[in-house]
This record gives sequence, structure tokens and C-alpha cells, in this order.
Amino acid sequence: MHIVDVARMRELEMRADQEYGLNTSILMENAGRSAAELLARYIRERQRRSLSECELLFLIGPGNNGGDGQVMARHLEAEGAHINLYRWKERRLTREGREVPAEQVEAELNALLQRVGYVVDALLGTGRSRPLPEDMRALLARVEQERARRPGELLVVAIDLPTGVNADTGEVDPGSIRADLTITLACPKQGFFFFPARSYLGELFVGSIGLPEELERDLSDEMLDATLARTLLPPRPLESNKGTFGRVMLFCGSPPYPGSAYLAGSAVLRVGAGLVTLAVTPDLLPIYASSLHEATYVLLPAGEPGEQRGQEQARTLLEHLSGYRALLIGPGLGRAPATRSAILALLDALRSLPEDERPALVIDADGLNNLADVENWWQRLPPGTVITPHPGEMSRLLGETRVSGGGIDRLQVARHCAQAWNVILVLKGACTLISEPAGRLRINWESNPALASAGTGDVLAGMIAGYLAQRLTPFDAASLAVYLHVAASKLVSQHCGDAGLLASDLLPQIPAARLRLLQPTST
Ligand SMILES: NC(=O)C1=CN([C@@H]2O[C@H](COP(=O)(O)OP(=O)(O)OC[C@H]3O[C@@H](n4cnc5c(N)ncnc54)[C@H](O)[C@@H]3O)[C@@H](O)[C@H]2O)[C@@H](O)CC1
Ligand SMILES: Nc1ncnc2c1ncn2[C@@H]1O[C@H](COP(=O)(O)OP(=O)(O)O)[C@@H](O)[C@H]1O
Ligand SMILES: [K+]
Repeated sequence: MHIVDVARMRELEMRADQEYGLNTSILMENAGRSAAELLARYIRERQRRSLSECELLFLIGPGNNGGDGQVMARHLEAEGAHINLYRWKERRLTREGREVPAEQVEAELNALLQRVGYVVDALLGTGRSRPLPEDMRALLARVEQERARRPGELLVVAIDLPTGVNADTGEVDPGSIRADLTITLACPKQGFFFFPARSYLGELFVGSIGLPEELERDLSDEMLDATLARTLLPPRPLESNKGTFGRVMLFCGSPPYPGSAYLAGSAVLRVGAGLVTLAVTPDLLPIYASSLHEATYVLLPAGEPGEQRGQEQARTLLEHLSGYRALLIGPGLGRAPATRSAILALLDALRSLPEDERPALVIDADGLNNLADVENWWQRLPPGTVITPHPGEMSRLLGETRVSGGGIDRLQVARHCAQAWNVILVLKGACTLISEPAGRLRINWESNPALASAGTGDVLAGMIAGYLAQRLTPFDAASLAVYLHVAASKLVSQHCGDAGLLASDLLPQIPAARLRLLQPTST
């Protein structure tokens, strides 16, 4: 599913007209029919109601968004739903096809708001060009007030987008109200993935306007959803052994942060890699050996702290690296000078290896924090490196330029930095972005506040390394891991809701999330 900004959407619509003769009224017919089908299915399958039991109030705006709403209303009416249309600009109300006399409109509208099960917001879409007028804000506020009075009984359904949301920037008009579901048309809009818009959309459905597939061929930004993630799953041939699914080496964990290596190491195996090896100093071995029974170990020299020890640790690790398909550096390593020198020595050695002998590389957490102080640090990375900063780490890598956790600034940063640093960049946050040097970009749709808990990033880093070991490309390995990481969290949330998740709770749910993804009906 491609993501577009408003200019690109307009261009697609224009080309549909010029090249395929699909003019606005044909597209609008398609849009309204598709939106009606999606809502009808939602009502029947999710709410287990028949359309004839449902009464809807459509709020119709002056442009094409209002046009979509009218087509949609017609289709739902034909299926038996009870339809009321309020034309905002003209202040006219139609009840089941009959015009309400002007002097009764206000009272009827009030009565409807207190009764209907659905308000369909077809006021404004991508054509919103200025702040919402006060009377439109007031109308939306009445809907909001009524929904608060009847929670669960009144659903707000936005067509294309909730009125007042900026489809490019994710900004929101003060008069906008949150939709329970948004049925967007043709493609999800770029602004949906950024805050505050993201939290105004509710559940997202994408309706078709019948654009020919060829028109989307040049689009490079994609929504990371189940449909895409499913195509990335690596094969599990019957004739296989642990070598088939690859080995991962971890340079992670230090005395103050031993949990990181456990979480990342377990995640490597939970995504199906064949073997994980932890490169650790002997003092940590008893901790891991008693918790992660499945791992093997490379013992790194302890010795006096300092640069010399770092060099020796790197040498020892490299001696054991042959045959490993992926290396993860960073979670829980700390920021001692010896660690930094070990990381730099490892990177220098990896860069000089021939491509077919070089393990794929993921750098996370303290791996990144150690690099941030090194001048032109990105020039030290081998090609194809995946880096996974959270907004704080990203700000450090950029030299203290602040990067937000969910704002539109992230899009520009993700695009620019993947190219400038020649990396696969996983910019973590509530909607994680994955970008690569050639300009492709994916944005994860699902969000779960339960994931905002210590150690979940270590799990993600291990998952990416585990998929690299199964020979996914770095861009695909990162994408699949990001998708399944949130999907696993949703399974945990079935029991704990959106708070109280432990990073280790994710581990057994990773295979369960993969299994769900394999079921063709999962979305
Ligand atoms: N153009 C096309 O080919 C298609 C467009 N589609 C629909 O059309 C929408 C875009 O249509 P439009 O470009 O007509 O835009 P809208 O329907 O979003 O709004 C434009 C109209 O609203 C007025 N307006 C803009 N800002 C306002 C504000 N703050 N307060 C009050 N009035 C305001 C404008 O003067 C104009 O009359 C999409 O969101 C989608 O729903 C779909 O029907 C598919 C095809
Ligand atoms: N609201 C949220 N929705 C979805 N994912 C989230 C949310 N908050 C945090 N995450 C994810 O949780 C992980 C946290 O990673 P990170 O900040 O590195 O934590 P740690 O270093 O403690 O492991 C990231 O993958 C991030 O995208
Ligand atoms: K709308």
C-alpha cells in the first residue's frame, strides 16, 4: 500500500483522467461505493448488526469529499440503512429522502444526533485550505459531545480523513474531532503517520477509487502493514537444519546492563534464526548461561580497562566470526573507552572483508551512542549497515539536532539521513520509519503505547539480526522485524492492555505473531 502526499494524490487523479478517461465523477462513484462496502462489512462483521437496524447521519461538505459522502449514502440506503444527510453549507437536512422544512432543521438535527448510531464525516477532505469556520467547529463539537454521552453507541466515521486534519503534515485544526474509523480513499496520506493526526484516525481502512495499478508504479513510500509484511517472511524449507537459518553473533551487554543481551539473543532465536552466540566477558557468563540456555558463547578478554582491552576484544570476536551471517552491536554495551575502541576496531575490520564473507550488521543503542562522538562516524560503517536509533539517539547522531518522537520532522530526517549516511535507518517511535539510501521508505502503521517500556528496543534489534541471518535484505529484515515487534506487542496487550508490558513478554509472542501473519485473513 503506497503512501502519498496531497500533491501526489492530485497528480494521480489527473493522470487517471488524462490517460485512462477516469474523470472525477467516475472516481467519486468508485470511492463512494467502496467506502459504503467497507462500512457495511464493518457493521455486519464487527458489530454483528444488519444495515436495516442502522441509522446514519451524513455531514456533507461543499467539495468532492461531500460528493463521496453522498454516493456512499446512496449505496447504504439501497442496502436498507436509514440515511439522513445534513448539507453543512446550505444548512439543509434530508431524512430518508425527504427534505426537512428549514424551520425544523435545527431541532431535527439535534434529535438525530441523540439517536443515530453513526455520524459520517464527509465535510472536508484533502481540499481543506484554511482554518475550519466556527459553525463547522460547532457542529463537530456537538457530535463529540453526543459521542461522549453515548460511548460505544455512536461511532464517528471519517471519509478520506477527519475534517481539519492536514493530510501532508499531520497537523490538526482545533475544531477537529477524533474518528472511530477512517475510510481513506486510494492511498493512506502521508500526514496520517505523524502526530497529532495519527491519534485522530481511529481504525484505518483504505477504499478503492479504481486507479489503475500502473499509476502507482513510481511511488516509493509504503505503509508497513500485514499485507506487505506477509510478503517478506523468509521461507522455511522442509529440508533444513540450523545452518539453513543462519547464525548471529551479539556484541551486547555489560555488567550494569546484562538484560539487553538476553533480550536481543532470545529475539534472534524467536524469529527463527538457527543459532545465536553471545560475545561476553567471563564475569557475565554465569548470568547468561543460567537464563539463555540455547546460546553459545565467545569469551572476550577482560583485562585492564582501556583502549588496549578494546582492541583485544575485537580481535577475539573477529577470530570467531567466520560462518556468521549477522552481527549485532550495541544493546547494553555501556560507553567505556574500551568499548568504543572495540566497536571501531570491529567496524574497520568488517569494512575490509570481502562482501561475501562479511556478516550483515545491526548497530543499536550504545553502539550508536559510542559512535556519535566520532567525527564522520558514518564513514566507518560497512555498506548495508542497519542502524536503529530512538529519537534521543538520533538527535545525538545528528549532533544534538532534536528529532521528535512522532512529528512530521521525522520524515525529512529519515529520508535525508539514510542517503547521507548510506545506511538502512530504522527511526524508532510510535510509527517507526524505515528508510534506505536509494530513497525507499516504509512507515509502520500500528502503534502500541505498551511498547514504551525498557528493553523493547533490544528485542527489536535482535529480531532484525535474526532476519538478516535468514538472508533477508537489510531493508526487508528491518521492515519485517518492526512489523512483527508491534504485532507481538498487540498479542501481549490482549492480556495487559496498553500498560505493564515487560520486554521479555514479547519473546514468546513473536512466533505467535508470525503464525497469525501466515493466516491469509489476518490484517
Ligand atoms: N479529485 C478527485 O478526483 C477525487 C477526490 N476525492 C475526494 O475529494 C476530496 C478532495 O476534494 P476537494 O478538492 O473538492 O476538497 P474537499 O472536499 O476537501 O473541500 C474543498 C471544498 O471545501 C472548501 N473549503 C476548503 N477549506 C475550507 C474550510 N476550512 N472551511 C470551509 N470550506 C472549505 C473549498 O472552497 C471547496 O469548496 C478528497 O478528500 C476525497 O474525499 C474522491 O472522490 C476521489 C476522487
Ligand atoms: N507508542 C508506541 N507505539 C509503537 N511502538 C513503540 C511505542 N513506543 C515505543 N515503541 C517502540 O518500542 C521500542 C523502544 O525502543 P528503545 O527506545 O530503544 O528502548 P530500549 O532501549 O529500552 O530497549 C522501539 O522499537 C519503539 O519503536
Ligand atoms: K472528511
